[in-house]
Amino acid sequence: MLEAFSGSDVRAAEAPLIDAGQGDALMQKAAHGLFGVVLGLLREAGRGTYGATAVVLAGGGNNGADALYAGERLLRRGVGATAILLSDRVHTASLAAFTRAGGASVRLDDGVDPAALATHASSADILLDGILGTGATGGLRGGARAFVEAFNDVAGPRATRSTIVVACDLPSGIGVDTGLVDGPVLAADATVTFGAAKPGLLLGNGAVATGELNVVDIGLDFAVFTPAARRLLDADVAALLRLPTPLDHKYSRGVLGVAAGSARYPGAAALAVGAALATGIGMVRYLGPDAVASLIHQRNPEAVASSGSVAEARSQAWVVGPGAVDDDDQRRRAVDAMTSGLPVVVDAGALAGIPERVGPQVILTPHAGELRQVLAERGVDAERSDIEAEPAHFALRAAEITGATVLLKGFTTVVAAPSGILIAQTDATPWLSSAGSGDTLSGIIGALAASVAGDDHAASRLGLAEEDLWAAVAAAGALIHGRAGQRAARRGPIVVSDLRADIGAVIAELLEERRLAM
Ligand SMILES: NC(=O)C1=CN([C@@H]2O[C@H](COP(=O)(O)OP(=O)(O)OC[C@H]3O[C@@H](n4cnc5c(N)ncnc54)[C@H](OP(=O)(O)O)[C@@H]3O)[C@@H](O)[C@H]2O)[C@@H](O)CC1
Ligand SMILES: [K+]
Repeated sequence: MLEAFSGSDVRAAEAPLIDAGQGDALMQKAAHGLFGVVLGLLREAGRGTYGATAVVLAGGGNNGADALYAGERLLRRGVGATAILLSDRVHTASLAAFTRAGGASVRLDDGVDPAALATHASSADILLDGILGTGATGGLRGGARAFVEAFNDVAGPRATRSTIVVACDLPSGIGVDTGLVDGPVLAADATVTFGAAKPGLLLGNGAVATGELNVVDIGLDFAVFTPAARRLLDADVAALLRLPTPLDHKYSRGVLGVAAGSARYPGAAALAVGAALATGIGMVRYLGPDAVASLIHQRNPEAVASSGSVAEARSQAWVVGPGAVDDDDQRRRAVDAMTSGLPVVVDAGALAGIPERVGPQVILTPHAGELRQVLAERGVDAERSDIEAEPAHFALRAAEITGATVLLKGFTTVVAAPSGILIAQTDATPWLSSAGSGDTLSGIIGALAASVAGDDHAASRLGLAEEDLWAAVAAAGALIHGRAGQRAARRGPIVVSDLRADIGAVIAELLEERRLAM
Protein backbone atom coordinates (compact mmCIF):
# COMPACT_ATOMS: atom_id res chain seq x y z
CA MET A 1 0.00 0.00 0.00
CA LEU A 2 1.25 3.42 -0.89
CA GLU A 3 0.84 5.76 2.08
CA ALA A 4 0.81 9.55 1.79
CA PHE A 5 1.66 11.93 4.62
CA SER A 6 0.73 15.58 4.90
CA GLY A 7 3.32 18.26 4.18
CA SER A 8 3.49 19.14 7.87
CA ASP A 9 4.04 15.49 8.86
CA VAL A 10 6.84 15.22 6.31
CA ARG A 11 8.47 18.35 7.77
CA ALA A 12 8.03 16.92 11.27
CA ALA A 13 9.64 13.65 10.15
CA GLU A 14 12.55 15.60 8.66
CA ALA A 15 13.01 17.80 11.72
CA PRO A 16 15.09 15.45 13.90
CA LEU A 17 17.46 14.78 10.99
CA ILE A 18 17.79 18.46 10.16
CA ASP A 19 18.43 19.23 13.85
CA ALA A 20 21.17 16.62 13.75
CA GLY A 21 22.84 18.48 10.89
CA GLN A 22 21.64 16.05 8.21
CA GLY A 23 19.71 18.64 6.13
CA ASP A 24 22.24 18.76 3.32
CA ALA A 25 22.61 14.96 3.26
CA LEU A 26 18.81 14.63 2.91
CA MET A 27 18.85 17.05 0.01
CA GLN A 28 21.66 15.13 -1.69
CA LYS A 29 19.72 11.87 -1.29
CA ALA A 30 16.66 13.53 -2.79
CA ALA A 31 18.68 14.96 -5.70
CA HIS A 32 20.34 11.62 -6.30
CA GLY A 33 16.97 9.85 -6.44
CA LEU A 34 15.65 12.45 -8.87
CA PHE A 35 18.76 12.11 -11.03
CA GLY A 36 18.32 8.32 -11.13
CA VAL A 37 14.73 8.56 -12.35
CA VAL A 38 15.73 11.07 -15.06
CA LEU A 39 18.44 8.71 -16.29
CA GLY A 40 15.88 5.93 -16.50
CA LEU A 41 13.47 8.15 -18.45
CA LEU A 42 16.19 9.18 -20.90
CA ARG A 43 17.04 5.53 -21.40
CA GLU A 44 13.37 4.63 -21.93
CA ALA A 45 13.10 7.42 -24.51
CA GLY A 46 16.01 5.80 -26.35
CA ARG A 47 18.45 8.61 -25.46
CA GLY A 48 21.78 8.48 -23.73
CA THR A 49 23.00 11.32 -21.58
CA TYR A 50 25.51 12.73 -24.09
CA GLY A 51 23.77 15.18 -26.38
CA ALA A 52 20.57 15.16 -24.31
CA THR A 53 19.31 18.47 -23.00
CA ALA A 54 17.65 19.41 -19.71
CA VAL A 55 16.21 22.59 -18.29
CA VAL A 56 15.99 23.00 -14.52
CA LEU A 57 13.22 25.25 -13.17
CA ALA A 58 14.27 26.55 -9.75
CA GLY A 59 11.96 28.37 -7.35
CA GLY A 60 13.03 30.12 -4.17
CA GLY A 61 12.98 27.16 -1.77
CA ASN A 62 14.64 23.83 -1.12
CA ASN A 63 12.60 22.27 -3.91
CA GLY A 64 14.63 24.31 -6.37
CA ALA A 65 17.81 23.22 -4.60
CA ASP A 66 16.95 19.53 -5.09
CA ALA A 67 16.38 20.15 -8.79
CA LEU A 68 19.62 22.12 -9.19
CA TYR A 69 21.66 19.39 -7.47
CA ALA A 70 20.04 16.82 -9.78
CA GLY A 71 20.92 19.15 -12.67
CA GLU A 72 24.52 19.24 -11.46
CA ARG A 73 24.64 15.43 -11.63
CA LEU A 74 23.15 15.46 -15.14
CA LEU A 75 25.78 18.00 -16.27
CA ARG A 76 28.55 15.75 -14.94
CA ARG A 77 27.09 12.89 -17.03
CA GLY A 78 27.21 14.95 -20.22
CA VAL A 79 23.67 16.31 -20.35
CA GLY A 80 23.45 19.89 -21.62
CA ALA A 81 21.59 21.49 -18.70
CA THR A 82 20.54 25.09 -18.17
CA ALA A 83 18.50 26.61 -15.35
CA ILE A 84 15.64 29.06 -15.29
CA LEU A 85 15.48 30.84 -11.93
CA LEU A 86 11.92 31.80 -11.02
CA SER A 87 12.62 33.64 -7.77
CA ASP A 88 15.07 36.33 -6.69
CA ARG A 89 16.38 34.17 -3.90
CA VAL A 90 17.38 30.82 -5.26
CA HIS A 91 19.25 28.44 -2.89
CA THR A 92 22.87 29.62 -3.12
CA ALA A 93 24.93 26.46 -2.64
CA SER A 94 22.98 24.38 -5.16
CA LEU A 95 23.09 27.12 -7.78
CA ALA A 96 26.85 27.46 -7.22
CA ALA A 97 27.26 23.68 -7.66
CA PHE A 98 25.18 23.74 -10.83
CA THR A 99 27.24 26.64 -12.22
CA ARG A 100 30.56 24.94 -11.30
CA ALA A 101 29.46 21.87 -13.26
CA GLY A 102 29.08 24.09 -16.31
CA GLY A 103 25.38 24.98 -16.15
CA ALA A 104 24.27 28.38 -17.39
CA SER A 105 21.28 30.06 -15.78
CA VAL A 106 18.89 32.85 -16.57
CA ARG A 107 16.60 34.65 -14.15
CA LEU A 108 13.00 35.47 -14.96
CA ASP A 109 12.68 39.06 -13.82
CA ASP A 110 11.45 42.34 -15.21
CA GLY A 111 12.20 42.68 -18.88
CA VAL A 112 12.51 38.94 -19.61
CA ASP A 113 9.69 37.50 -21.69
CA PRO A 114 8.28 34.32 -20.09
CA ALA A 115 7.28 33.08 -23.55
CA ALA A 116 10.90 33.16 -24.74
CA LEU A 117 12.01 31.10 -21.71
CA ALA A 118 9.06 28.76 -22.20
CA THR A 119 10.12 28.19 -25.80
CA HIS A 120 13.65 27.37 -24.62
CA ALA A 121 12.26 24.97 -21.98
CA SER A 122 9.94 23.24 -24.43
CA SER A 123 12.84 22.41 -26.72
CA ALA A 124 14.65 20.39 -24.01
CA ASP A 125 14.42 16.63 -23.69
CA ILE A 126 13.85 16.91 -19.94
CA LEU A 127 12.27 19.67 -17.87
CA LEU A 128 12.92 19.39 -14.13
CA ASP A 129 10.23 21.14 -12.13
CA GLY A 130 11.82 22.51 -8.96
CA ILE A 131 9.50 25.51 -8.71
CA LEU A 132 7.46 24.52 -5.67
CA GLY A 133 7.50 21.64 -3.22
CA THR A 134 6.00 21.16 0.20
CA GLY A 135 6.44 24.90 0.93
CA ALA A 136 3.76 25.78 -1.65
CA THR A 137 0.80 27.80 -0.47
CA GLY A 138 -2.21 28.44 -2.73
CA GLY A 139 -2.13 28.51 -6.50
CA LEU A 140 0.99 29.53 -8.45
CA ARG A 141 1.83 33.25 -8.20
CA GLY A 142 4.07 35.81 -9.83
CA GLY A 143 6.81 34.85 -12.25
CA ALA A 144 6.33 31.13 -11.57
CA ARG A 145 2.71 31.42 -12.68
CA ALA A 146 3.61 33.47 -15.78
CA PHE A 147 6.22 30.90 -16.75
CA VAL A 148 3.96 27.86 -16.30
CA GLU A 149 1.17 29.52 -18.28
CA ALA A 150 3.59 30.35 -21.08
CA PHE A 151 5.08 26.84 -21.05
CA ASN A 152 1.68 25.13 -21.22
CA ASP A 153 0.82 27.43 -24.11
CA VAL A 154 3.99 26.76 -26.06
CA ALA A 155 4.44 23.05 -25.30
CA GLY A 156 0.77 22.04 -25.52
CA PRO A 157 -0.98 19.31 -23.55
CA ARG A 158 0.99 16.57 -21.79
CA ALA A 159 -0.22 13.85 -24.13
CA THR A 160 1.31 15.45 -27.19
CA ARG A 161 4.25 17.58 -26.02
CA SER A 162 7.76 16.35 -26.70
CA THR A 163 9.52 17.45 -23.50
CA ILE A 164 9.47 14.97 -20.60
CA VAL A 165 8.48 16.93 -17.49
CA VAL A 166 9.75 15.48 -14.21
CA ALA A 167 8.33 17.04 -11.05
CA CYS A 168 10.65 17.34 -8.09
CA ASP A 169 8.68 16.22 -5.01
CA LEU A 170 5.37 17.40 -6.53
CA PRO A 171 4.04 19.10 -9.65
CA SER A 172 4.04 22.85 -9.15
CA GLY A 173 0.51 24.22 -8.90
CA ILE A 174 -1.15 21.43 -6.88
CA GLY A 175 -2.23 21.66 -3.25
CA VAL A 176 0.28 19.58 -1.28
CA ASP A 177 -2.36 18.07 1.00
CA THR A 178 -5.47 18.28 -1.16
CA GLY A 179 -4.49 17.80 -4.79
CA LEU A 180 -6.52 20.93 -5.46
CA VAL A 181 -5.44 22.73 -8.61
CA ASP A 182 -6.25 26.41 -8.37
CA GLY A 183 -4.85 28.07 -11.48
CA PRO A 184 -2.17 26.80 -13.83
CA VAL A 185 -0.30 23.58 -13.09
CA LEU A 186 2.84 22.09 -14.59
CA ALA A 187 1.52 18.59 -15.30
CA ALA A 188 4.32 16.04 -15.00
CA ASP A 189 5.04 12.88 -16.94
CA ALA A 190 6.72 11.56 -13.82
CA THR A 191 6.95 12.80 -10.26
CA VAL A 192 9.81 11.91 -7.94
CA THR A 193 8.70 12.47 -4.38
CA PHE A 194 10.92 12.32 -1.31
CA GLY A 195 10.49 10.46 1.97
CA ALA A 196 6.87 9.53 1.31
CA ALA A 197 4.06 10.41 -1.06
CA LYS A 198 2.05 13.53 -0.24
CA PRO A 199 -1.80 13.35 -0.31
CA GLY A 200 -2.00 15.85 -3.20
CA LEU A 201 -0.20 13.32 -5.40
CA LEU A 202 -2.98 10.77 -4.89
CA LEU A 203 -6.07 12.98 -4.77
CA GLY A 204 -8.21 14.84 -7.30
CA ASN A 205 -6.57 16.74 -10.12
CA GLY A 206 -3.24 16.59 -8.30
CA ALA A 207 -3.15 12.85 -9.01
CA VAL A 208 -3.76 13.53 -12.68
CA ALA A 209 -0.93 16.11 -12.81
CA THR A 210 1.47 13.71 -11.05
CA GLY A 211 1.94 11.24 -13.88
CA GLU A 212 3.97 8.20 -12.93
CA LEU A 213 4.78 8.39 -9.23
CA ASN A 214 8.19 7.40 -7.83
CA VAL A 215 8.89 7.54 -4.09
CA VAL A 216 12.54 7.98 -3.10
CA ASP A 217 13.47 6.77 0.37
CA ILE A 218 15.56 9.43 2.10
CA GLY A 219 15.52 7.69 5.47
CA LEU A 220 12.55 9.42 7.11
CA ASP A 221 10.63 7.50 9.75
CA PHE A 222 6.82 7.80 9.59
CA ALA A 223 6.03 5.23 12.30
CA VAL A 224 4.36 7.77 14.59
CA PHE A 225 2.36 9.47 11.82
CA THR A 226 -1.00 8.46 10.34
CA PRO A 227 -1.31 8.39 6.55
CA ALA A 228 -3.57 11.14 5.23
CA ALA A 229 -4.33 9.13 2.09
CA ARG A 230 -3.50 5.73 0.66
CA ARG A 231 -3.37 4.01 -2.71
CA LEU A 232 -3.74 0.29 -3.22
CA LEU A 233 -0.97 -1.30 -5.23
CA ASP A 234 -1.31 -4.45 -7.30
CA ALA A 235 -0.03 -6.60 -4.45
CA ASP A 236 -2.76 -5.27 -2.12
CA VAL A 237 -5.50 -6.08 -4.59
CA ALA A 238 -3.98 -9.50 -5.25
CA ALA A 239 -3.96 -10.13 -1.48
CA LEU A 240 -7.72 -9.53 -1.41
CA LEU A 241 -8.49 -11.99 -4.20
CA ARG A 242 -9.68 -15.35 -3.02
CA LEU A 243 -8.38 -18.37 -4.88
CA PRO A 244 -10.76 -21.33 -5.01
CA THR A 245 -9.46 -24.46 -3.28
CA PRO A 246 -10.26 -28.11 -4.08
CA LEU A 247 -12.54 -28.14 -1.02
CA ASP A 248 -14.63 -25.21 -2.25
CA HIS A 249 -18.11 -25.44 -3.69
CA LYS A 250 -20.22 -22.74 -5.31
CA TYR A 251 -21.65 -21.53 -1.98
CA SER A 252 -18.35 -21.39 -0.13
CA ARG A 253 -16.75 -19.31 -2.91
CA GLY A 254 -19.24 -16.54 -2.25
CA VAL A 255 -22.73 -15.81 -3.49
CA LEU A 256 -23.59 -12.32 -4.66
CA GLY A 257 -27.17 -11.12 -4.67
CA VAL A 258 -28.01 -8.50 -7.29
CA ALA A 259 -31.18 -6.41 -7.06
CA ALA A 260 -30.71 -4.22 -10.09
CA GLY A 261 -32.43 -3.28 -13.31
CA SER A 262 -36.03 -2.35 -13.97
CA ALA A 263 -38.43 -2.38 -16.88
CA ARG A 264 -36.95 0.96 -17.97
CA TYR A 265 -33.26 0.07 -17.53
CA PRO A 266 -32.78 -3.68 -17.90
CA GLY A 267 -29.23 -3.45 -19.28
CA ALA A 268 -27.64 -2.14 -16.07
CA ALA A 269 -28.47 -5.40 -14.29
CA ALA A 270 -26.95 -7.49 -17.09
CA LEU A 271 -23.73 -5.47 -16.94
CA ALA A 272 -23.47 -5.75 -13.15
CA VAL A 273 -24.09 -9.51 -13.22
CA GLY A 274 -21.63 -10.10 -16.07
CA ALA A 275 -18.89 -8.10 -14.33
CA ALA A 276 -19.47 -9.93 -11.03
CA LEU A 277 -19.14 -13.33 -12.70
CA ALA A 278 -15.99 -12.23 -14.53
CA THR A 279 -14.44 -11.13 -11.21
CA GLY A 280 -14.75 -14.69 -9.93
CA ILE A 281 -17.51 -15.84 -7.63
CA GLY A 282 -19.44 -19.01 -6.81
CA MET A 283 -22.88 -17.80 -7.84
CA VAL A 284 -24.94 -14.74 -8.68
CA ARG A 285 -28.55 -14.64 -7.49
CA TYR A 286 -30.53 -12.09 -9.42
CA LEU A 287 -33.69 -10.55 -8.01
CA GLY A 288 -35.93 -8.48 -10.26
CA PRO A 289 -38.51 -8.43 -13.06
CA ASP A 290 -38.74 -11.50 -15.32
CA ALA A 291 -38.00 -9.44 -18.42
CA VAL A 292 -34.69 -8.32 -16.92
CA ALA A 293 -33.86 -11.88 -15.86
CA SER A 294 -34.37 -13.06 -19.47
CA LEU A 295 -31.98 -10.41 -20.72
CA ILE A 296 -29.38 -11.48 -18.14
CA HIS A 297 -29.81 -15.12 -19.16
CA GLN A 298 -29.02 -14.33 -22.80
CA ARG A 299 -25.45 -13.50 -21.80
CA ASN A 300 -25.21 -15.31 -18.46
CA PRO A 301 -27.38 -18.42 -18.22
CA GLU A 302 -25.46 -19.37 -15.03
CA ALA A 303 -27.11 -16.56 -13.02
CA VAL A 304 -29.92 -17.83 -10.79
CA ALA A 305 -32.93 -15.54 -11.04
CA SER A 306 -36.11 -15.04 -9.04
CA SER A 307 -38.52 -12.30 -8.10
CA GLY A 308 -38.32 -13.05 -4.38
CA SER A 309 -37.06 -11.09 -1.41
CA VAL A 310 -33.60 -10.40 -0.03
CA ALA A 311 -34.30 -12.58 3.00
CA GLU A 312 -35.09 -15.59 0.76
CA ALA A 313 -32.03 -15.22 -1.46
CA ARG A 314 -29.11 -16.29 0.73
CA SER A 315 -26.02 -14.35 -0.28
CA GLN A 316 -22.78 -13.11 1.22
CA ALA A 317 -23.09 -9.64 -0.32
CA TRP A 318 -25.44 -7.52 -2.41
CA VAL A 319 -25.40 -5.09 -5.28
CA VAL A 320 -28.45 -2.85 -5.29
CA GLY A 321 -29.56 0.02 -7.45
CA PRO A 322 -27.98 -0.07 -10.93
CA GLY A 323 -30.81 0.67 -13.36
CA ALA A 324 -33.36 0.30 -10.55
CA VAL A 325 -35.64 3.31 -10.90
CA ASP A 326 -39.40 3.65 -10.44
CA ASP A 327 -39.61 0.09 -9.13
CA ASP A 328 -41.02 -0.36 -5.63
CA ASP A 329 -39.92 -4.00 -5.35
CA GLN A 330 -36.32 -3.09 -6.12
CA ARG A 331 -36.50 -0.20 -3.65
CA ARG A 332 -37.68 -2.56 -0.89
CA ARG A 333 -34.92 -5.04 -1.73
CA ALA A 334 -32.33 -2.26 -1.60
CA VAL A 335 -33.41 -1.18 1.87
CA ASP A 336 -33.59 -4.80 3.08
CA ALA A 337 -30.06 -5.40 1.83
CA MET A 338 -28.74 -2.22 3.44
CA THR A 339 -30.24 -3.19 6.80
CA SER A 340 -29.17 -6.87 6.57
CA GLY A 341 -25.70 -6.29 8.01
CA LEU A 342 -24.17 -7.87 4.89
CA PRO A 343 -21.80 -5.93 2.62
CA VAL A 344 -23.86 -4.05 0.02
CA VAL A 345 -22.80 -2.01 -2.98
CA VAL A 346 -25.31 0.80 -3.38
CA ASP A 347 -25.46 2.54 -6.73
CA ALA A 348 -27.70 4.71 -8.89
CA GLY A 349 -31.40 4.20 -8.07
CA ALA A 350 -30.69 2.94 -4.53
CA LEU A 351 -28.67 6.01 -3.53
CA ALA A 352 -31.85 7.96 -2.89
CA GLY A 353 -33.36 6.84 0.39
CA ILE A 354 -30.45 5.29 2.26
CA PRO A 355 -31.46 4.46 5.84
CA GLU A 356 -30.55 7.15 8.37
CA ARG A 357 -27.43 5.40 9.62
CA VAL A 358 -25.67 2.37 8.12
CA GLY A 359 -22.32 0.67 8.71
CA PRO A 360 -19.04 0.70 6.75
CA GLN A 361 -20.02 -2.58 5.03
CA VAL A 362 -22.51 -0.48 3.04
CA ILE A 363 -20.54 0.87 0.09
CA LEU A 364 -22.09 3.84 -1.70
CA THR A 365 -20.78 4.39 -5.23
CA PRO A 366 -22.07 7.80 -6.35
CA HIS A 367 -20.74 10.17 -8.98
CA ALA A 368 -20.49 13.81 -7.94
CA GLY A 369 -24.11 14.61 -8.89
CA GLU A 370 -25.44 11.65 -6.89
CA LEU A 371 -23.25 12.51 -3.90
CA ARG A 372 -24.67 16.03 -4.00
CA GLN A 373 -28.11 14.45 -3.63
CA VAL A 374 -27.04 12.14 -0.77
CA LEU A 375 -25.59 15.14 1.09
CA ALA A 376 -28.62 17.34 0.35
CA GLU A 377 -30.94 14.68 1.83
CA ARG A 378 -28.99 15.14 5.04
CA GLY A 379 -29.02 18.92 4.99
CA VAL A 380 -25.54 19.46 3.56
CA ASP A 381 -25.67 21.85 0.62
CA ALA A 382 -22.89 21.64 -1.93
CA GLU A 383 -22.81 22.26 -5.64
CA ARG A 384 -21.70 19.49 -7.96
CA SER A 385 -18.75 21.72 -8.92
CA ASP A 386 -17.72 22.03 -5.22
CA ILE A 387 -17.65 18.24 -4.96
CA GLU A 388 -15.65 17.90 -8.16
CA ALA A 389 -13.13 20.44 -6.87
CA GLU A 390 -12.73 18.79 -3.45
CA PRO A 391 -13.79 15.16 -3.86
CA ALA A 392 -11.91 13.84 -0.83
CA HIS A 393 -13.44 16.39 1.50
CA PHE A 394 -17.00 15.64 0.42
CA ALA A 395 -16.54 11.86 0.31
CA LEU A 396 -15.26 11.99 3.90
CA ARG A 397 -18.17 14.19 4.92
CA ALA A 398 -20.68 11.76 3.39
CA ALA A 399 -19.01 8.78 5.08
CA GLU A 400 -19.09 10.58 8.39
CA ILE A 401 -22.79 11.45 8.29
CA THR A 402 -24.12 8.20 6.77
CA GLY A 403 -21.75 5.73 8.46
CA ALA A 404 -21.23 4.13 5.02
CA THR A 405 -18.08 3.67 3.00
CA VAL A 406 -18.25 6.15 0.14
CA LEU A 407 -16.62 5.59 -3.24
CA LEU A 408 -16.82 8.78 -5.27
CA LYS A 409 -16.36 8.07 -8.98
CA GLY A 410 -14.13 10.16 -11.15
CA PHE A 411 -10.95 9.86 -13.16
CA THR A 412 -9.36 9.68 -9.73
CA THR A 413 -11.66 7.55 -7.64
CA VAL A 414 -11.66 8.40 -3.96
CA VAL A 415 -12.92 6.08 -1.26
CA ALA A 416 -13.67 7.41 2.22
CA ALA A 417 -14.38 5.21 5.22
CA PRO A 418 -16.40 6.46 8.19
CA SER A 419 -13.25 5.96 10.30
CA GLY A 420 -11.73 8.83 8.29
CA ILE A 421 -9.30 6.89 6.11
CA LEU A 422 -9.04 7.79 2.42
CA ILE A 423 -7.97 5.54 -0.43
CA ALA A 424 -7.56 7.06 -3.89
CA GLN A 425 -7.03 5.19 -7.16
CA THR A 426 -5.99 6.67 -10.48
CA ASP A 427 -6.15 3.58 -12.66
CA ALA A 428 -8.85 4.65 -15.08
CA THR A 429 -8.76 5.74 -18.68
CA PRO A 430 -10.95 8.59 -19.94
CA TRP A 431 -12.41 6.03 -22.39
CA LEU A 432 -14.22 4.47 -19.42
CA SER A 433 -16.54 7.44 -18.97
CA SER A 434 -19.48 5.95 -20.82
CA ALA A 435 -22.91 4.61 -19.97
CA GLY A 436 -22.78 1.28 -18.17
CA SER A 437 -19.33 1.79 -16.75
CA GLY A 438 -20.68 2.33 -13.22
CA ASP A 439 -22.88 -0.78 -13.42
CA THR A 440 -19.79 -2.79 -14.25
CA LEU A 441 -17.88 -1.29 -11.33
CA SER A 442 -20.64 -2.20 -8.90
CA GLY A 443 -20.61 -5.81 -10.12
CA ILE A 444 -16.85 -6.05 -9.61
CA ILE A 445 -16.98 -4.58 -6.10
CA GLY A 446 -19.95 -6.77 -5.21
CA ALA A 447 -18.11 -9.93 -6.25
CA LEU A 448 -15.02 -8.92 -4.27
CA ALA A 449 -17.18 -8.15 -1.23
CA ALA A 450 -18.95 -11.53 -1.42
CA SER A 451 -15.69 -13.43 -1.73
CA VAL A 452 -13.90 -11.70 1.18
CA ALA A 453 -16.99 -11.58 3.40
CA GLY A 454 -15.97 -14.69 5.34
CA ASP A 455 -12.24 -13.95 5.39
CA ASP A 456 -11.34 -12.75 8.90
CA HIS A 457 -7.75 -11.96 7.96
CA ALA A 458 -8.34 -9.90 4.82
CA ALA A 459 -8.06 -6.50 6.56
CA SER A 460 -4.98 -7.39 8.54
CA ARG A 461 -3.22 -8.69 5.40
CA LEU A 462 -3.46 -5.11 4.16
CA GLY A 463 -2.46 -3.59 7.50
CA LEU A 464 -5.93 -2.08 7.93
CA ALA A 465 -8.44 -2.09 10.78
CA GLU A 466 -11.36 -4.51 10.34
CA GLU A 467 -13.84 -1.65 9.77
CA ASP A 468 -11.74 -0.28 6.90
CA LEU A 469 -11.81 -3.52 4.89
CA TRP A 470 -14.78 -2.28 2.84
CA ALA A 471 -12.89 0.82 1.73
CA ALA A 472 -10.11 -1.45 0.48
CA VAL A 473 -12.62 -3.70 -1.30
CA ALA A 474 -14.16 -0.68 -3.03
CA ALA A 475 -10.75 0.69 -4.01
CA ALA A 476 -9.68 -2.75 -5.27
CA GLY A 477 -12.78 -2.76 -7.46
CA ALA A 478 -11.81 0.64 -8.84
CA LEU A 479 -8.32 -0.64 -9.66
CA ILE A 480 -9.59 -3.75 -11.44
CA HIS A 481 -12.21 -1.73 -13.34
CA GLY A 482 -9.71 0.95 -14.35
CA ARG A 483 -7.11 -1.58 -15.40
CA ALA A 484 -9.67 -3.52 -17.42
CA GLY A 485 -10.61 -0.26 -19.12
CA GLN A 486 -6.98 0.48 -19.98
CA ARG A 487 -6.63 -2.96 -21.44
CA ALA A 488 -9.81 -2.62 -23.49
CA ALA A 489 -8.83 0.85 -24.71
CA ARG A 490 -5.81 -0.64 -26.50
CA ARG A 491 -8.31 -2.10 -28.95
CA GLY A 492 -10.04 1.26 -29.44
CA PRO A 493 -13.09 2.97 -27.92
CA ILE A 494 -14.53 0.91 -25.08
CA VAL A 495 -17.79 -0.98 -25.42
CA VAL A 496 -18.69 -1.56 -21.79
CA SER A 497 -20.42 -4.88 -22.41
CA ASP A 498 -17.12 -6.18 -23.83
CA LEU A 499 -15.18 -5.37 -20.63
CA ARG A 500 -15.78 -8.70 -18.94
CA ALA A 501 -12.97 -10.48 -20.80
CA ASP A 502 -10.60 -7.72 -19.71
CA ILE A 503 -11.76 -8.01 -16.11
CA GLY A 504 -10.88 -11.69 -16.14
CA ALA A 505 -7.51 -10.98 -17.73
CA VAL A 506 -6.67 -8.32 -15.11
CA ILE A 507 -7.54 -10.74 -12.29
CA ALA A 508 -5.32 -13.37 -13.93
CA GLU A 509 -2.41 -10.87 -14.14
CA LEU A 510 -2.81 -9.87 -10.49
CA LEU A 511 -2.86 -13.51 -9.38
CA GLU A 512 0.19 -14.26 -11.50
CA GLU A 513 2.09 -11.36 -9.86
CA ARG A 514 1.08 -12.75 -6.46
CA ARG A 515 2.31 -16.22 -7.40
CA LEU A 516 5.65 -14.82 -8.59
CA ALA A 517 6.03 -12.75 -5.41
CA MET A 518 5.63 -15.81 -3.17
N1 LIG B 1 13.57 20.19 4.54
C1 LIG B 1 14.54 19.41 4.04
O1 LIG B 1 15.58 19.24 4.60
C2 LIG B 1 14.36 18.76 2.79
C3 LIG B 1 13.46 19.26 1.87
N2 LIG B 1 13.41 18.78 0.65
C4 LIG B 1 12.84 19.60 -0.41
O2 LIG B 1 12.44 20.84 0.07
C5 LIG B 1 11.15 21.15 -0.38
C6 LIG B 1 10.47 22.10 0.53
O3 LIG B 1 11.27 23.24 0.52
P1 LIG B 1 10.80 24.63 1.10
O4 LIG B 1 10.21 24.41 2.43
O5 LIG B 1 11.97 25.51 1.02
O6 LIG B 1 9.65 25.08 0.14
P2 LIG B 1 9.49 25.11 -1.46
O7 LIG B 1 8.35 24.26 -1.78
O8 LIG B 1 10.76 24.85 -2.13
O9 LIG B 1 9.04 26.59 -1.84
C7 LIG B 1 8.99 27.65 -0.95
C8 LIG B 1 9.13 28.91 -1.77
O10 LIG B 1 8.10 29.05 -2.70
C9 LIG B 1 7.43 30.30 -2.57
N3 LIG B 1 6.02 30.05 -2.74
C10 LIG B 1 5.17 29.39 -1.92
N4 LIG B 1 3.97 29.26 -2.49
C11 LIG B 1 4.05 29.81 -3.71
C12 LIG B 1 3.13 29.97 -4.77
N5 LIG B 1 1.87 29.51 -4.68
N6 LIG B 1 3.53 30.58 -5.91
C13 LIG B 1 4.80 31.02 -6.01
N7 LIG B 1 5.72 30.90 -5.03
C14 LIG B 1 5.35 30.31 -3.89
C15 LIG B 1 7.81 30.82 -1.23
O11 LIG B 1 8.09 32.17 -1.35
P3 LIG B 1 7.29 33.25 -0.48
O12 LIG B 1 6.01 33.41 -1.18
O13 LIG B 1 7.14 32.69 0.89
O14 LIG B 1 8.16 34.43 -0.59
C16 LIG B 1 9.13 30.09 -0.92
O15 LIG B 1 10.22 30.84 -1.36
C17 LIG B 1 10.50 19.82 -0.50
O16 LIG B 1 9.41 19.85 -1.38
C18 LIG B 1 11.65 18.99 -1.04
O17 LIG B 1 11.74 19.17 -2.44
C19 LIG B 1 14.25 17.67 0.26
O18 LIG B 1 15.39 18.20 -0.27
C20 LIG B 1 14.59 16.78 1.41
C21 LIG B 1 15.18 17.55 2.50
K1 LIG C 1 8.11 20.84 -7.95
